[in-house]
Amino acid sequence: MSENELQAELDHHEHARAQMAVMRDLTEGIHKLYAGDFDESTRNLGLGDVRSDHLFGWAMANYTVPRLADLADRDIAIFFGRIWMDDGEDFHIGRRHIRDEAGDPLVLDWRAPLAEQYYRASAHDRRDVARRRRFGFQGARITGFEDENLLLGEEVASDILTEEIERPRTGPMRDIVATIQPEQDELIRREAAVNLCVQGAPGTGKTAVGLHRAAWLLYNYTEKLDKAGVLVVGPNEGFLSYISGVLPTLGESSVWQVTVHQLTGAHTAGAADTHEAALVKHDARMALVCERAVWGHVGTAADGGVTADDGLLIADGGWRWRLGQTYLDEAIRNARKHTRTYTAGRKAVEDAIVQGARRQAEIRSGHSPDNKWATKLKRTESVRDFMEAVWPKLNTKTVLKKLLTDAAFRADATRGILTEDEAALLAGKPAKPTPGDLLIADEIESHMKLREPSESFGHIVIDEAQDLSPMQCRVIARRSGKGSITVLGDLAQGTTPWAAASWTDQMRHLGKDGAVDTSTVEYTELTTGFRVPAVIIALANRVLPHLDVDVAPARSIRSDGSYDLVEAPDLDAGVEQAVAKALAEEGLVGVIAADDRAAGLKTLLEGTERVEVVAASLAKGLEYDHVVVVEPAEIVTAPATGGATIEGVGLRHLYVALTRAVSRLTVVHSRPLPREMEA
Ligand SMILES: Nc1ncnc2c1ncn2[C@@H]1O[C@H](COP(=O)(O)OP(=O)(O)OP(=O)(O)O)[C@@H](O)[C@H]1O
Repeated sequence: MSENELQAELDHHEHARAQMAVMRDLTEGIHKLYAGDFDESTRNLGLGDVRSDHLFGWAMANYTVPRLADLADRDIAIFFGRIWMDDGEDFHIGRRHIRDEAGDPLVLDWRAPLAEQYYRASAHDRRDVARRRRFGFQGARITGFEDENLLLGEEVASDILTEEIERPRTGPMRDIVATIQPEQDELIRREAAVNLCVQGAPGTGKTAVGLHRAAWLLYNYTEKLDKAGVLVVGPNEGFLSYISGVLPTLGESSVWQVTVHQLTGAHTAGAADTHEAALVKHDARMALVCERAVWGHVGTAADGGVTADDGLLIADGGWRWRLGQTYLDEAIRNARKHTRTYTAGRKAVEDAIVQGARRQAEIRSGHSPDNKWATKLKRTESVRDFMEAVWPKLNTKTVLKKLLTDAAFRADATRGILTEDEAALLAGKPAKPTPGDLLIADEIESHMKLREPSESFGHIVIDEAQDLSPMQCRVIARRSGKGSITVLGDLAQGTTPWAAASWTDQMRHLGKDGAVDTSTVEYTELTTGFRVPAVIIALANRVLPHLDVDVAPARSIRSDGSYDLVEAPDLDAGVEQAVAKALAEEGLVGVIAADDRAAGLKTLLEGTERVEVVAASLAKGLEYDHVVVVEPAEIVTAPATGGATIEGVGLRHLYVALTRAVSRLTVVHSRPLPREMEA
């Protein structure tokens, strides 16, 4: 790396930064002119010819506000790579597209098709790339670069990649855009229609891949996804806040990030489920129960008091119309067959009744009655009574209430699907629904009426998907309009009572009722670990064979790192010592303990900067430079918060805890270590 070359790159970086400022000023100008006075609450755009069109102002606000955020001058280098093509052209690759005054690109957006070559080219498969340059940087400052001359067959082990991976974690998750690896890039850039299911050992970059895929899709399928939106579903709010900064730095601030609880409103539930009740409410069979609870209300013409002799008599002023039993049964059958929701089916039967009466009226009077007549006809007593008997008016609340409080109704809805004991566990108070009740309500609602298009998404990224129950999978699948999904997880880290044992089963639940076309699923396994150093992953991998899952162990690309096993008769003192030692180094320290003990340790370590205490059941997805795992034997046997334990779950919590460390791990114990940790 010559000084001159580096200086030229620094100059280019400055130039690009200055041009970004010009682009920002231009956008700000547009914003002020057209959208500046746009007030979301009053829809008042102020005066002036162009501004008087509030839709235009709204569109400009939609365009300029995210673009301004995107062009903000952050403490991040503007480009991180460069490629020289065989035809002599060369491109800098960065986070944003930046052009000069003539409109020529100074920096290509990493999501642009050409940037694929930067990530994928190798000495074996050059993809027209002659040379690749990777830049090292500190914040917004370029510090150096390394070159690979692919024409000469060079492939260098990148120190810059190593540095980036080993960089201390100081806060929330960062993007990996500068160092995306080829196998990750292939997943990130799969076309929008593909449903992906990625199994990956801890730290193999699943979350990173999912978030970068969301950003890539939004950039490349703007028209489709800007409107339909992208949803990211994560396991808990702590995890969401940990990942919340990644998409904005990638230029996307519009992605909705939620937990599955937030989708159903379960995070505000008024009561809790017992472990046994939760098991039933999350079970796939509940979908059948809900279906029957709704559609079981549909009867036959005979239920509406109609006989073959009498038919349904409808008084219409001086006239009387008569609809036969066969006609009505046919109408009910057709509505059941051709409509997707209960509400639409009810309307179809009503319409058929009107249609039948209208035909008779036309024959008698020679002209067709109008819509007012039709509305009146639906309100006649005989039609109302008939409808109430064969297709009563319902809403989600009433069905849920019956299921929770009406033992006879519950027995009918669950017969042959649940055992009597299981059915009894559904009994509850509708005024204080539990999280499980809200899952059921969501399922019932899907039978009642179609979702608003604004409630479904063009793409959904689901992280830690192994932990979702069949009923939760269905909740998420229902939010997928005609879009696709990216499913990420690790069967070995499944810790809920309903954790998936196989991805094909889980994808079946996520493909409920054809909402997601699971025949197009591509299954992949990631095994290269970027988080946990090899020595630490080797320790965690001792536990893996005891977890009763068929997954490949991670192999780390990191040769740094270390771990200590510290026996401490006084655990609290042992933890304090381990934390003090850990704080001598840079970065964040995570103390992970069985849920009950974590509460006490929080008090013990309160106010200690750079230290977070995490319950073992909530550690999933997080990472710390130094992790202190406290009393593994206790993590293995302790009940998790909420009492939702399953056989062997403690060992999985231990596996999760042991795989959170980026550099160093200290295991503090007073009891013997679990035998599963032995070599
Ligand atoms: N290509 C990469 N370059 C640099 N860092 C990377 C790369 N891929 C992943 N990482 C980093 O490795 C760490 C682990 O990644 P991530 O959290 O996405 O893994 P995961 O598979 O979701 O892990 P877990 O199963 O434990 O939740 C993160 O800090 C991430 O930024």
